[in-house]
Amino acid sequence: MLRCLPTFRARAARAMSTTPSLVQIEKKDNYAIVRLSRAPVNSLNMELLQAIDEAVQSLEQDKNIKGMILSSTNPKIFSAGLDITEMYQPKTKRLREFWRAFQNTYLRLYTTPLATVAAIEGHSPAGGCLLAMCCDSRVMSLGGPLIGLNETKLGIVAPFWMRDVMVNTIGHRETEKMLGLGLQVNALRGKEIGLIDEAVPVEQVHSVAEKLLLEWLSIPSSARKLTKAMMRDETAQKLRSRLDEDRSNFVDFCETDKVQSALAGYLAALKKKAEAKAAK
Ligand SMILES: CCCCCCCC/C=C\C/C=C/C(=O)SCCNC(=O)CCNC(=O)[C@H](O)C(C)(C)COP(=O)(O)OP(=O)(O)OC[C@H]1O[C@@H](n2cnc3c(N)ncnc32)[C@H](O)[C@@H]1OP(=O)(O)O
Repeated sequence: MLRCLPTFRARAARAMSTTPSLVQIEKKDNYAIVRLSRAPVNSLNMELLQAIDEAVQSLEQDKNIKGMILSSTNPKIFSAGLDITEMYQPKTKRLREFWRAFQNTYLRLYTTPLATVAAIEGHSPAGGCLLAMCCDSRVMSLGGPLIGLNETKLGIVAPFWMRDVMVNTIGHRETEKMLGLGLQVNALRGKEIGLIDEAVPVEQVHSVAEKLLLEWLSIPSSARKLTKAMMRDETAQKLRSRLDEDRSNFVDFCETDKVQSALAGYLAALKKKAEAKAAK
């Protein structure tokens, strides 16, 4: 048995070195930094969504950990939102499972008793914006990066629960404009409308995120957690009571010719842009 151990360890080490982790977790004293790590742009496929859900769940179970900073290993991109290739020409079974993973990740992150801060150094459209809005606070870098729910521009419609989270964050009228027009804003504008709590130079994003997290963690823990639940459970419950219906709506909607041709057009435009960039 003892002689087997090095072989087992070597195999485990080899497996780790060949399977890059989709989410990196760095533990500090009483909190963790969770970095999305799916190259090139952290687009949220089913596996990344599941990895986020599992990461948050494992931190919730660690009695030393009270909070987390959600971030990205790519300083240019927080997350490009849902992986469009999951929705384009899909297999129905996988599509349902994919949406289930998105629902689960949202519910986990939005209602986690951990204190959460999003450290947004780079772009954060659509599903990326949702992840950020699920956190208790958001810090974003000044300059180029944009954040927002741009679904309408792709010819798709965000589900009611993404709308609800945005309404809870920036209010009804601003959501009506952001969502209807598919707007993305920079950090300064984000701060004006309450989408972003702190807009800072990119090199300060992490230190300010830590400062905000420590502020949440300075509140007596049970009071903080109960208040978070009081503020968020009703919104989460609305989806929990309609999980199957929401999944079916998504699958039916996604499989329409109209949505498929909108996604095809959008993917082609992304590809063209990437090719032009590579040719430079
Ligand atoms: C009745 C209602 C029922 C409910 C129905 C619900 C429907 C679902 C609705 C809403 C849920 C949420 C949806 C989403 O999240 S959709 C995704 C939206 N995301 C975007 O629009 C972002 C698209 N990407 C970009 O704008 C840029 O890529 C960027 C700013 C993130 C990064 O720019 P850059 O660094 O210049 O990189 P490239 O553009 O060159 O991209 C590199 C590479 O990555 C590919 N890619 C980019 N984004 C995605 C993506 N979201 N999914 C899949 N692939 C993506 C891109 O195509 C390039 O690929 P390559 O050519 O192979 O290198």
